[in-house]
Amino acid sequence: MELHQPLSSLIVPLCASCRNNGELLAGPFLYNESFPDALPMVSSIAPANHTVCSGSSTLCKLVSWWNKHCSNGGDDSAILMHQSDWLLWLLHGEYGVCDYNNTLKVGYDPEIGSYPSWLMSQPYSHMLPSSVRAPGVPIGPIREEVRSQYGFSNDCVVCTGTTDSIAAFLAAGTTDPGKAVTSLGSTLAIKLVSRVRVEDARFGVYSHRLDDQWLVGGASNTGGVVLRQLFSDDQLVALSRDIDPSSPSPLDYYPLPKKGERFPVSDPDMEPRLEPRPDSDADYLHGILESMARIEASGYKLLKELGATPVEEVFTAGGGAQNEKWTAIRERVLGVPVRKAEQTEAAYGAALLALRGATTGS
Ligand SMILES: Nc1ncnc2c1ncn2[C@@H]1O[C@H](COP(=O)(O)OP(=O)(O)O)[C@@H](O)[C@H]1O
Ligand SMILES: O=C(CO)[C@H](O)[C@H](O)COP(=O)(O)O
Repeated sequence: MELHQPLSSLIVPLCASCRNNGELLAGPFLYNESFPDALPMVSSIAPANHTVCSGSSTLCKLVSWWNKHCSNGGDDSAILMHQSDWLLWLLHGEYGVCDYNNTLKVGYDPEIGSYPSWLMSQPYSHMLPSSVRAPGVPIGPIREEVRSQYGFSNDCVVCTGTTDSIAAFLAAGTTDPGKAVTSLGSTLAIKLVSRVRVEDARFGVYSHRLDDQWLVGGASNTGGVVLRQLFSDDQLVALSRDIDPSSPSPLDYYPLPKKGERFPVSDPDMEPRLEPRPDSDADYLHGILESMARIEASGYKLLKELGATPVEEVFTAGGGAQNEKWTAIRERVLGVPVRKAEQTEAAYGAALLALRGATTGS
């Protein structure tokens, strides 16, 4: 399979359905694609407000595909792969292996360590990854043909991965309850270390497990992809110089790249609001950055209202972390210290996971 469009991030939930020869049956389906046609069926089997009860959940993507292609007698050899499952499968060659972060949105329960019975009784349950492991544990040796083609060492092992915003969280290197990481990449994803697990699909809020911690949060469709539609990266740097972050912008937008929001409002029909546009581009950018900061602040406020440990400090990852003016705006709007993480790339966090898997073997 080739992907002809650049992936905005590492977390494109790729519901790639493969036969034994790895043939792609459908998709890929992207992280922000919504399949409301599957929502009534999914909501009828899952507990109220479960993470899968959102049109953009992996389970809705799977059910939508299943209804269209397999409802009159399924394809027993079809399986679901997340993006990282597929990439890792190319390296190790074993079907059905995944981690408990990627499987959260298809319904896996990381607290009890299994799929719930309401999911396993469905006709498509054979498509779910069958071996769900912790992130960063060894899966097995790299396939010999790949090893020799790229010159990896004989003892190279492939380890389970995670989602991209968790990888960004790991890169930031923070672990205490109340500490959070906002990833300002193509989208705006927040992850807060919480003593309490919180989940509410009405607002796109869910909790990922990381060892014995909960990473509570959600992902908004606002973020850098909207900025890229309007400004080049060089313009962002130049215009930001003219912004006074201590003075609140009166402009009130809801910056989205297209229709649809996931968090802190879950509404597949929400329209972007990017007008009125002032004459000054710097004022426009100021209004957009400030509006994104308000979305971020309402996200953290919502997590607290739902019972998560209140946020005390925010580290920033992703391309937006470079923007000091935006950091200052966010600090004013969030009301807690905000700073750039020492390592802002999700790939760094993924490498830490691999290191852990390779060195500890667990
Ligand atoms: N100076 C800047 N200020 C704000 N945002 C920026 C700046 N430079 C780049 N960006 C944004 O960062 C985003 C890229 O960040 P990145 O973490 O690479 O995203 P992703 O991996 O999710 O695609 C772009 O969408 C771009 O708009
Ligand atoms: O919007 C995204 C893609 O860039 C997020 O990274 C993604 O949806 C967040 O998912 P998760 O919290 O499960 O890592």
